[in-house]
Amino acid sequence: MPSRLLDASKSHPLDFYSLKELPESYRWGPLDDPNGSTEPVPIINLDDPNARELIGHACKSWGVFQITNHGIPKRVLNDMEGTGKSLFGLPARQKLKAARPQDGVSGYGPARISAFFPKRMWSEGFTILGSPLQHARQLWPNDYRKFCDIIEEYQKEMNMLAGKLMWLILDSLGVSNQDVKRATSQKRPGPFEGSSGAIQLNSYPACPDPGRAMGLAAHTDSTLLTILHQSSGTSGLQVHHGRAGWVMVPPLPGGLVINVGDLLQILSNGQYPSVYHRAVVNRTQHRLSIAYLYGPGSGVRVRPIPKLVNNDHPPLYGPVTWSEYLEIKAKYFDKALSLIRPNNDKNKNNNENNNHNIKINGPIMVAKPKSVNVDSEAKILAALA
Ligand SMILES: C=C1C[C@]23C[C@@]1(O)CC[C@H]2[C@@]12CCC[C@@](C)(C(=O)O1)[C@H]2[C@@H]3C(=O)O
Ligand SMILES: O=C(O)CCC(=O)C(=O)O
Ligand SMILES: [Fe+2]
Repeated sequence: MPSRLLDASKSHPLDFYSLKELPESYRWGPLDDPNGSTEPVPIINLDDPNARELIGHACKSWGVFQITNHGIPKRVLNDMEGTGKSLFGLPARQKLKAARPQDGVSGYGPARISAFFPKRMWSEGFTILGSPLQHARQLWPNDYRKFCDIIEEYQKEMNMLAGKLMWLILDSLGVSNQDVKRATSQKRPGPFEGSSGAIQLNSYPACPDPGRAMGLAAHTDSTLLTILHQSSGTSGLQVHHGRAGWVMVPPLPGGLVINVGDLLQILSNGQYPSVYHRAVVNRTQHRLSIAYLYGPGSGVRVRPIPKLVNNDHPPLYGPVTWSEYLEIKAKYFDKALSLIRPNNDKNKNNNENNNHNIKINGPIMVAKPKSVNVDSEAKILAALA
């Protein structure tokens, strides 16, 4: 049975710029306004001696925070923003040469989650997973090297920052460097070796009726964490924060937004819940955002860190690899996390083979347990268990 997601890329309208009125297919109805009086999303200076505690608190109570003094050179962010602008500024027929294939991840098109919503989103996206070369050649046949260099540099810088943030986050959970070393008996440089990320460029054109249109519908990211760069001067990102409802996260000059993703919710055994967020659009200004979606290396199983599991805090989730989780998310969207059940006794009754059993109103999918080989034992997210 084809997943609903496969229908997403059917016909993507690319005529935002010529539309003077919001067509019915884009009309979501009045959006609930963010509450202006609420406290702002935490801003954390990574050079602050209390950065670890501040990060822990922000992850627990918000699932999102902005960072400054993160060490990513301004030039790297500017180059990436410039390349995003020229990409989305290309003629529609050129962008469509790099269209995301129906069953693929990389390429140009609407957000992958579009298929879960009856209305269209006022945005275009471009996803890069792994090498940008093939798409760069399609977009700029005579000048693709510049694009590749910029993407590769961005991937390298973001990967390093994401690894550093993961250490701070683990530290804030009371999981130390030593714990990691003991658990893995590793002599290797770090636990996030092999971890990788996808780059998602999002473009939100100015919109004739922003109060009724949706740039990117509410979702959580299927990541450990996401690092988001917003183009300056134009707000659009909103996060859902308890009773306050939708809270705007205005771009902070030189700052980056960090979202807690679903895999960190699993790793922290629910202590750091992933954050619901969305992007709204505005009448006069185009907006660009660039997300670095960071997750574990292939084959690494994420599960609750044993130090965080005890009788009072039983495991809430079972082990899952990033690609398994993305598959589940692509089918069940916001039900995905609730389907990653632990292999506890209660589930064993439903699950004679003691497999990782994912259920919605009866058995739907059984992921075969994978034997852990020596190599994957060396990888922290699995070996911490
Ligand atoms: C690694 C990934 C996360 C993502 C799906 C993807 O395979 C590549 C695109 C990512 C993205 C970016 C925009 C929002 C989002 C929900 C979507 O539709 O595509 C995320 C996906 C996700 O986090 O689940
Ligand atoms: O554009 C934004 O601010 C949000 C983008 C986002 O949520 C994503 O790419 O996952
Ligand atoms: Fe997101």
